[in-house]
Amino acid sequence: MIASNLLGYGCTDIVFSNGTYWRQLRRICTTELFSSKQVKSFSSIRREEINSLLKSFALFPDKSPVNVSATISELSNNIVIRAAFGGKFEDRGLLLEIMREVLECFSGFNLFDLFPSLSWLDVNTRRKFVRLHSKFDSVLEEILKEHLKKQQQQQKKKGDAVAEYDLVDVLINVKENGDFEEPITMDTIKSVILDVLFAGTESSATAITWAMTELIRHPKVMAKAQAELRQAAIPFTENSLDYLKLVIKETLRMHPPAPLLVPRLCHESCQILGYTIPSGARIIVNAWALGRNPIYWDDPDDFKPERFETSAIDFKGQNFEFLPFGAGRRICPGLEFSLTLVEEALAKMLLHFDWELSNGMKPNNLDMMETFGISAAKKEPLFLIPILRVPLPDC
Ligand code: HEM
Repeated sequence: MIASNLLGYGCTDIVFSNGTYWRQLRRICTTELFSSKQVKSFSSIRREEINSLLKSFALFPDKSPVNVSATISELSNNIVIRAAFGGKFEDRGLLLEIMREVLECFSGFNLFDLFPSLSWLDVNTRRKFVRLHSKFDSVLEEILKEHLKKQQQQQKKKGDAVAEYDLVDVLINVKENGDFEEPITMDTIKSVILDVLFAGTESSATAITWAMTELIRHPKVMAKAQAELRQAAIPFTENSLDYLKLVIKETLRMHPPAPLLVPRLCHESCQILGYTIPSGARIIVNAWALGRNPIYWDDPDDFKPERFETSAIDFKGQNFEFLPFGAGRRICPGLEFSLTLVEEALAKMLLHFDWELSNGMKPNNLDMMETFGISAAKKEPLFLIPILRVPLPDC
């Protein structure tokens, strides 16, 4: 795609690369960036950010509606940006603005992606992409320089490596010390960080917002989830989230944040439902449609978390009717990172607060439209009134 070529350092990121180079990046993802150990190391960032969000809800003037979509999006941005770049990041506002522009470029339909030989005709789009690329490249360049400086200073001071690693530190370390068939460059680090920012921020926020939307439309489900959490001992254990986990599964079935999987290439010509799919064709799997297909699901348009109570179907890529995180070698490497955030944020929002619609709005009148783009976020922002029920911990 033109956007991935011009904006994504010539497709050197994880999503758009392939072959040996992509395999190296995937290995780095599973063993370094999103390993269970690394995800655990971000737990204090997650806790701090979620607690400060809860505090802001509690301080909201009585009976005023909060823009849940916007605050959750900010929560997810803060966590991913802190995990990627460390605590202090002054250009956050500028980066978020550039990210919004880049996402728009990836979301639109570009005729020249279908007719690449004519792409030279599309001068305006190319000019816009090149300008945008140079804007975020200078932000990332600055971040890398600061990290390199910090690492050198720490090494001089302590004689060993940096104590607390953010994702940029991890990538610099891997680049310096790894043994690779294909070179990992500074541009690789920038493009991987772009993937983390784009794949990692909106997707988790979208899942949390859809879950809250479905819960407010289904008060009995909301009450059951809250009862489970309010009876549980704190800190939560695995069992205290049993019903919430079903709610999250059902949300991801009906509203997969990434409705279309990463494009695949057909290796061998084959027949599907009487159509010939030629070798070399680009295949796009529609995870949204699979999750709503009446062949696989009873009442597919109804929100019923209980359907998963007695079912072994899971989203780990083994059940092809339920692929919110994809499947196979391209399955989402951020699955554990995002699930821990989605579970913890929802659990605490439901434990501490009751939620009401504003202005006498009825649950059935909520707008359920999705945005048009690579992520299927809720189109209209969700406004809810938080009512504090269980006191917040001293954060
Ligand atoms: C609820 C949250 C998330 C959902 C629903 C989600 C979903 C997906 C899906 C469907 C894919 C394509 C998989 C395929 O084609 O088989 C994907 C790929 C990817 N995701 Fe996620 N994702 C989420 C969160 C994250 C997070 C938090 C990160 C990183 C911080 C992340 C990083 C990536 C990357 C790098 C890829 C590309 C993998 C590759 O091409 O090898 N995702 N994700």
